[in-house]
Parts: sequence; C-alpha cells; structure tokens
Amino acid sequence: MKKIRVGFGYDVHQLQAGYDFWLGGIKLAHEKGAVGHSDADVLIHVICDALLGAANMRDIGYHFSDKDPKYKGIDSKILLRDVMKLIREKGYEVGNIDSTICLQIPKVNPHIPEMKKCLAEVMGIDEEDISIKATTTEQLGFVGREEGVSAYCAVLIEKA
Ligand SMILES: Nc1ccn([C@@H]2O[C@H](COP(=O)(O)O)[C@@H](O)[C@H]2O)c(=O)n1
Ligand SMILES: C[C@@]1(CO)OP(=O)(O)OP(=O)(O)OC[C@H]1O
Repeated sequence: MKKIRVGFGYDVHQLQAGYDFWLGGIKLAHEKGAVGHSDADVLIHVICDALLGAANMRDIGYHFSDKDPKYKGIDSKILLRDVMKLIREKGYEVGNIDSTICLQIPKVNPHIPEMKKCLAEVMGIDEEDISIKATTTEQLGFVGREEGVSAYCAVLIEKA
C-alpha cells in the first residue's frame, strides 16, 4: 500500500537594514534583508522543516547547526538540496507543497513565478507541485511593524 505522510514547517527571521533579502531562492530588492546564520531564506527553511517533519527526521537546525561555522552565510538552496537527498534516501518523493509567507512589504506576488521555477529546479520536482502564497499581517505584530518575516509550509510526501 502507498504510504503518504504530511509535514509542517514554521520559521521567523528578523529584517534589518544592511542585509540581503533572500526569499524562495531569489534575492529581492528591498531596503531591509533577513538576518540569520545562513542566508536566512525563511521560505526555504520552512520547506526543509516540513519535509524533514513529514519523514520524521527532526528539523533543519538538527541537520545544519546554527553554531557550525560551515553553515555561516550558506545559500539555503544547498540545504534544501541536501534535505531532498535525505528524504529520497528514505524512499520518499514529494507529493505537493503549500506555503504562506507573512511579510508586510514588499509585495511577493510578482516574484512567485521565479521562486517556483528556482525551487522546482533545486528540488527536482514539478513547479505545479509547489504553491507559494503571501499575506501581510495588516500592520499587526512583528511582521506588520516590518521587523521580521515568517512563513508556514505544509507538504505531502509519499512512497510506493
Ligand atoms: N508581502 C505580500 C503580502 C501580500 N501579498 C498579496 O496581497 C494580497 C493581500 O494581502 P493581505 O495581507 O491584505 O491579505 C495577498 O492575498 C497576496 O496576494 C503579496 O503579494 N505580498
Ligand atoms: C539554517 C540555519 C543554518 O545554520 O541557520 P539560520 O539561518 O539561523 O536559520 P534557522 O531558521 O534559525 O535554522 C537553523 C539553521 O539550520
């Protein structure tokens, strides 16, 4: 019988001036960028966490410690590629991904096609199986005050 599992991811990064803003594998032009040990790509991080959770393989920080200098400034696409390797070693393939980015500004919608193309290539899956959505938080909370960006992700993985 085919085995289907669900996974979920949530992550937050601060936004500060003087940092690049990597999101969904691409660099956005903005006066603030995301702060982290890695390139702080919050969308990729939640996809990684959702995939690892679905496969019952802990989380991103367990595999790629934020204390390890090896990961300082690392391109999160490299981490995502490694996570795909880990779940495929367990015999899983991605069913579909659904994600939401919480960001007050800038608008994400114009960039979603490029993000999907980039992530599909990194993961070796069909763009049609990746959904990316965005919401402001109506000026409320840390996202609304433009102090941070957060994201949520649900995935299905399956094996024969
Ligand atoms: N950073 C963002 C936030 C939102 N969007 C798009 O705008 C729509 C309206 O946002 P609300 O927070 O008022 O719901 C939202 O549904 C997204 O389509 C965006 O592109 N980038
Ligand atoms: C991605 C890693 C890599 O060291 O560092 P951060 O960029 O700080 O991101 P976080 O979401 O805190 O996840 C932990 C780490 O795996």
